[in-house]
Amino acid sequence: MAPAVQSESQRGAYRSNGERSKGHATVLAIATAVPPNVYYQDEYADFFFRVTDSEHKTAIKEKFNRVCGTSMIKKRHMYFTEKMLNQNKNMCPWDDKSLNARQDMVIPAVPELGKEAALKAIEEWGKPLSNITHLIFCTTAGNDAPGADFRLTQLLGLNPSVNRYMIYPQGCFAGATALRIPKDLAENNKGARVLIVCCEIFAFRGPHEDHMDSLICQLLFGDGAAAVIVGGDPDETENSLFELEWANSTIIPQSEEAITLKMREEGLMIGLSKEIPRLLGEQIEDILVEAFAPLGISDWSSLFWIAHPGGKAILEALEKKIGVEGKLWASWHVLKEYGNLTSACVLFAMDEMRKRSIKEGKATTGDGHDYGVLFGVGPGLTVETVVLKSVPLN
Ligand SMILES: CC(=O)CC(=O)SCCNC(=O)CCNC(=O)[C@H](O)C(C)(C)COP(=O)(O)OP(=O)(O)OC[C@H]1O[C@@H](n2cnc3c(N)ncnc32)[C@H](O)[C@@H]1OP(=O)(O)O
Repeated sequence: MAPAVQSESQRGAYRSNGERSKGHATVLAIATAVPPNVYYQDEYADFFFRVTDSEHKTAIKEKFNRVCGTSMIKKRHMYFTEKMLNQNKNMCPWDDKSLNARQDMVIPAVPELGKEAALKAIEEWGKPLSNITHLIFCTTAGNDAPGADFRLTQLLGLNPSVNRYMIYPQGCFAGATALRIPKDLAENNKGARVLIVCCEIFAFRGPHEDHMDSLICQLLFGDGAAAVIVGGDPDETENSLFELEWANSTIIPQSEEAITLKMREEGLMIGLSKEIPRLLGEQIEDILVEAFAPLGISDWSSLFWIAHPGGKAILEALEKKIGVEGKLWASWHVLKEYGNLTSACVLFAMDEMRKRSIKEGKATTGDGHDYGVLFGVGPGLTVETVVLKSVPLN
């Protein structure tokens, strides 16, 4: 006899009755997690060239060490330990076929790290797991099915009928995409509570003299996970941290080759143009005008800022181009303490923004300001913009 199919009510599937939320979707909790293994940037060149058996490449080691020193990164957490790399030596040359070894390690590790962040966010939110109606999982690592969203549902013990969305592998802008999608979901489905998890483990690979962009990536990226809960019309027991006012994605003209992520037998290969800071700087004013003109805002320093900490030159380009020196402190903090965390880093910066605003007695969760901007930047050049409204703290 065929097994009985559970009815939807037995599974507890979310069923919209067509009602929308009254206000904008809001962030109800944020949390982060990192692997325990830490590499300090001032010692990283020695480790990197030793573990990849590249000590003889003295010229690029000298340059790598120099850029480690100027990168404004102090340390990075990384999933891969020296022992793991020694046991998987095909990950160490620049171009050995290593996709299988990489997938075998990363596919189980991504949802596990994501779970750590998710549990902390759920604890902050204070509601039962059964209230999660939607799950969005975002990662540039792994790429498999059933995916990290499926595995996380099991690891957390979420309702098997939770509405899942998987964002594979879109790179750094996707942390902001992972706010844009739940904004629509929560505003259009009253009672929806969306758990978002962005978890990243970067593709380690050795140096090659002809691929300096790949080498630069090896000193920029770190690993970590961030989880956020979004919903509309918070009840009296839920805390709103930021309202999601507006969200949009745009392509920067003539930028197709600026950032590329190509899945190869060697694992994920990144292409990084030196033009990224310039391309972004040229467009940023127009993007801000489009986002804030409807609110009557044109003074960019009256905003709180959560910009993608993709690298020091990106943050400097933004600061210079639009005159917001000193406003990007949350992004500089994430860059210094964790490096570039791909999709997770804007959410790490959002967490830092509300934490430091509380600690320093600011009037709002947004550094004392009412409105703020969150920028995700990634392949092509895609820029995701989220307009945030802060919440009063007193
Ligand atoms: C993956 C995603 O989806 C999204 C992403 O976030 S992708 C990553 C985005 N980040 C970037 O593109 C990094 C932007 N660049 C930077 O932040 C800075 O250039 C840096 C931290 C890498 C180095 O800063 P710096 O040491 O102060 O000076 P800078 O002169 O810029 O660079 C130092 C050297 O690195 C080289 N370099 C910098 N960027 C490079 C790149 N993309 N490709 C190749 N070489 C590069 C420079 O040519 C320079 O070489 P020389 O010393 O031989 O002249």
